[in-house]
Amino acid sequence: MRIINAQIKCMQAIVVEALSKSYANPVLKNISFTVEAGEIIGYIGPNGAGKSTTIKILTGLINEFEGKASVLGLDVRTEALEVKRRIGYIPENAALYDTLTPLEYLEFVGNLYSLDKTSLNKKSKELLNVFGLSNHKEDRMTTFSKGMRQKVLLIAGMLHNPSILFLDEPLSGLDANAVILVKEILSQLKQAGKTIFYSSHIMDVVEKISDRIMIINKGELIANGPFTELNSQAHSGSLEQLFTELTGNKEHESAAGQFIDIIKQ
Ligand SMILES: Nc1ncnc2c1ncn2[C@@H]1O[C@H](COP(=O)(O)OP(=O)(O)OP(=O)(O)O)[C@@H](O)[C@H]1O
Repeated sequence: MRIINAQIKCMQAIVVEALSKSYANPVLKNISFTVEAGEIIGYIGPNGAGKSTTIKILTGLINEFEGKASVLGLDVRTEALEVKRRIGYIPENAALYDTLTPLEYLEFVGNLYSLDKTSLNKKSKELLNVFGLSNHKEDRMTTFSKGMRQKVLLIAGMLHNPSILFLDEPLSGLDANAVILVKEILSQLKQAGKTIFYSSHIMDVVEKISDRIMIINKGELIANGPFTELNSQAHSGSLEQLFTELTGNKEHESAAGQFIDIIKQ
């Protein structure tokens, strides 16, 4: 019985039960879902829907909330440090220590994960090379473009080869080649059995890489299923159309017209 329970625990990489979070107003309203080990989840929703808040709770960065959440069988409220050790988190536009060089920053991050110093330096150089940053590995990051910083964040989040990855708009500022590279990395990580929880507004990428889509709107989970399943229920065509249909913003043309009329005043 114990073994069976342990196996069930291992199969479920993320378990969220009746999760609620409020600031001045409710942000997450009684959300429940599970993610199996090895799944890629596309977590999408309008601006302000509660995506980053969910990810911050699951990565142990926010510990005041109602309900329960566990990652890799660890309670994110009481075992946050262990959660942080086991996961990879790639935030959008995080504050990098940009007076450091990428090599120094990756050394700092690698040390937090207690990676071996000699292999860490080699690994960092090789990873920077894959992202085309070899010539900048010893430049101060104060001079870096948005995309260059995002590449360093991507490397830092995966440096310790975590079994589960949380990505919050990871393609922010990346050029088309880097986007294709990241998509390919995510597909190959999935083949290697990693679990990926991916939040983005770039619908075609979410549609292509996700095993399952979860849509959050005004703090509520309003859809949860494989894209083909959700799509056949809604008869929408693309994920972008499905998203628009379910999140209720159908009047883009008149809103654009209204915007232009106002700026003309
Ligand atoms: N620290 C905070 N204090 C007060 N309100 C907050 C805080 N963090 C988030 N919120 C509010 O919670 C709501 C959800 O924010 P969140 O960042 O989770 O949205 P999101 O879905 O990630 O949006 P986006 O797509 O714009 O990144 C927003 O109304 C936001 O203003």
